Amino acid sequence: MSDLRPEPLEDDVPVDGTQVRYAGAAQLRVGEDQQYVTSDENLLEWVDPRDSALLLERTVRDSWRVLRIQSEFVAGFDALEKVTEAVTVFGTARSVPGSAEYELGVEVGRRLSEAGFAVITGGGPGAMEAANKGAFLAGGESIGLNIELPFEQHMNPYLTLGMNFRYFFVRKTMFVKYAQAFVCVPGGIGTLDELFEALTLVQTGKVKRFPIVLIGRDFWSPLVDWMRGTLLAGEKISPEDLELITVVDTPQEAVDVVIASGIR
Ligand SMILES: CC(C)=CCNc1ncnc2c1ncn2[C@@H]1O[C@H](COP(=O)(O)O)[C@@H](O)[C@H]1O
Repeated sequence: MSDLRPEPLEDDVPVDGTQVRYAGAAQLRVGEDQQYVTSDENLLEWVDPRDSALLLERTVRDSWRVLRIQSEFVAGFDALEKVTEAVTVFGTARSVPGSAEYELGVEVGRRLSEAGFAVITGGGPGAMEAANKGAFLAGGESIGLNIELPFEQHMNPYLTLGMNFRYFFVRKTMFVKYAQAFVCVPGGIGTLDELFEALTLVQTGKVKRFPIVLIGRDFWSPLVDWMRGTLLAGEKISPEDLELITVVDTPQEAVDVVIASGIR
């Protein structure tokens, strides 16, 4: 547990096997034996349309769900509208404090902050916490956009602004809308998802002048080589698509690429 983590509120302390869950802005208690179903899971669950009772229930529930989704967009837009120049940092949720990977994240956050960028992350542990920590300790704006997950998940403590989202797609909109660049440190499926979403948005011209920088040649080069050797060679992408990504080795190089891209 981090030295900066605030003392848990009384409500955060599990009582009699219950724990506090955060569902968007709401808090609720669930017992250890109760399975927690996230809003994303509810939304995406398939319902057999041949079962008319279930279909009716789903239609009604989905209608109300739209309002909740809408409110999540409103809350996000309201909270983030004053964010100035920002870079979103993605990376593994699994690196532990003290590891080289974690320290890389801290350095990324610090350098971006010193260059005048707000740092936005997924608000969780690992590389997200690291990047927030770097920005926070450098005195910069440090934003965490956390997501409701089926297991207990706290926002990391190094945030000047933290939000909880129920829906992945709402949160991802915020990552792109309020940042001018993406920086990725090594990560897993979540990081790759965010990277390829950004690439798709830039490739299709939905966002313009949006540098995407990957830090760690050893980690990322095999992926880029595969994209060149298989995707490009197989005519699944164009040569200029590969130019959307820049691979570097150090946090400072990443900051330099972002600045040199002319987004300011
Ligand atoms: C210990 C653990 C697995 C916690 C997961 N807790 C998380 N909290 C917030 N965002 C997350 C979490 N897991 C994945 N993500 C999203 O996916 C990316 C990391 O996923 P991964 O570890 O590379 O695949 C992050 O940039 C973040 O936006």
